[in-house]
Amino acid sequence: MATDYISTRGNAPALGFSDAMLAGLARDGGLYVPREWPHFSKDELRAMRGLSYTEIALKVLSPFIGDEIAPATLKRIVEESYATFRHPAVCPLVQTDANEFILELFHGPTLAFKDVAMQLLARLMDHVLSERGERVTIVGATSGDTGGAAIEAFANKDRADVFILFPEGRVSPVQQRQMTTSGASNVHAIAVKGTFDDCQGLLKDMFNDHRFRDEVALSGVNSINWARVMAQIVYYFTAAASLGGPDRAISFTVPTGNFGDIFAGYAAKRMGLPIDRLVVATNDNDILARALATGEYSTREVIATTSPSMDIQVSSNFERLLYFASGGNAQEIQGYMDSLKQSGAFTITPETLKAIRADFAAGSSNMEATAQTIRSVWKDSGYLLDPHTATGMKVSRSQAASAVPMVVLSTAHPAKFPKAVEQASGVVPALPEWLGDLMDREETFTVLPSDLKLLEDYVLGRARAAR
Ligand SMILES: Cc1ncc(COP(=O)(O)O)c(C=O)c1O
Ligand SMILES: N[C@@H](CCOP(=O)(O)O)C(=O)O
Repeated sequence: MATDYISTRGNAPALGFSDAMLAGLARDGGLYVPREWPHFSKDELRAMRGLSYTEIALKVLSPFIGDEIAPATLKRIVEESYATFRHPAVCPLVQTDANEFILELFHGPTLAFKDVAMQLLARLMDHVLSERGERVTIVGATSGDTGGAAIEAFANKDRADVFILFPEGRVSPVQQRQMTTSGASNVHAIAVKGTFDDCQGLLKDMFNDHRFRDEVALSGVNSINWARVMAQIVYYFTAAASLGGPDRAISFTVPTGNFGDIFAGYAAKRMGLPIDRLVVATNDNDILARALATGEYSTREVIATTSPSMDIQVSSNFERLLYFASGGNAQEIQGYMDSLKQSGAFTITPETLKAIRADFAAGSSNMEATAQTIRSVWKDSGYLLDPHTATGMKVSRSQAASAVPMVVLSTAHPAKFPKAVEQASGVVPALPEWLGDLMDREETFTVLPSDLKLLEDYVLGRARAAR
């Protein structure tokens, strides 16, 4: 029997996989999490060695989905999703030092790790919606990469209208074009006058406005959606299988913003993967590193950096970690979230903090250190890092020495951030041939203030017109 999904705030109905996927945010404002973690024995993990990415994906995903999607259908969906990747290994590992590896997650259509989950999510949603004869309105918030990946995956799908909120002037020109040039009639890119936190706050407010939510059949593609996190768990298993797991522990450093990617690593650990350290790497927006050091989760003004996708203060999936670290105490989580809404801060209890520190370490890298890392890795290894991956690399290399292999997640291709990469290394990273004309394509987008009512009216008008 597959698990069902419960809300971190304990006040929403438990749902099966398909309903949780279509719901996005739980109706009590919480995030869906599996009630039970599937578990893989050492023998089952050993049997993953030598398997392809899609074969491991099927093993990892199936227990979360259960019998809601027929095995042959799931196999087809997984194979089609990863056939869009330009590398035969899908997410290959590259060795950069004796005990250091880079997990390249950027070989998908939009050159960021978001494609790994989004390609799958779009196909899973399309399948479930077709079976039910339903249609949804997807609203997404992005600091740059989720938006492009969602638009690429959902463009021209006839069961979804897609509205992507991005912070005006705070994404790279390549990221912006990936969102504004699709030409698809079911896609709407909206530049919001504000930060990513404003965009994500507006999105959550839309979910919490139940009248609006029901009227447009609102659904989400951010890592609010459990299925996004689920898909990201897979590459922790493929990396471990390549490096001799489970007979060798492995550590991971993850450039972190909304905490979805590293939470997927935590999930993999809960599922039996021997992970030694999970290292949270933040940029100048170092709220998570501060929270782990002090127990005070306290928001500050968002700083615009050279790794814009991580310019986040309100880190959505941290709520999922708090839930598990507190032993599933929904009341404690509701208290944290109330305090965050009222004062922009909360204090983690000593017990919960202790549980978090048992699995996680953290560090941050400022813009200068990140540029220096791009420069030195290029000079020493001839490997060109994007600024997000460089943030991870800098933090990883600042950790105490260990005999355990360290895998740094490479979350984006350097060509998405050419200015920062060129300034740091002197090298201009070229876009791949299939995106060669991106910067010449015609843009279509709307600029709106950070105002819930105006946004809801905009979405409602267009969603109605599409029906
Ligand atoms: C390139 C890149 N790196 C890292 C991150 C941080 O990932 P997460 O939000 O899952 O922590 C993001 C955005 O999410 C991103 O786009
Ligand atoms: N960095 C992200 C922010 C949203 O993250 P998500 O994983 O919750 O979708 C982005 O690039 O948009």
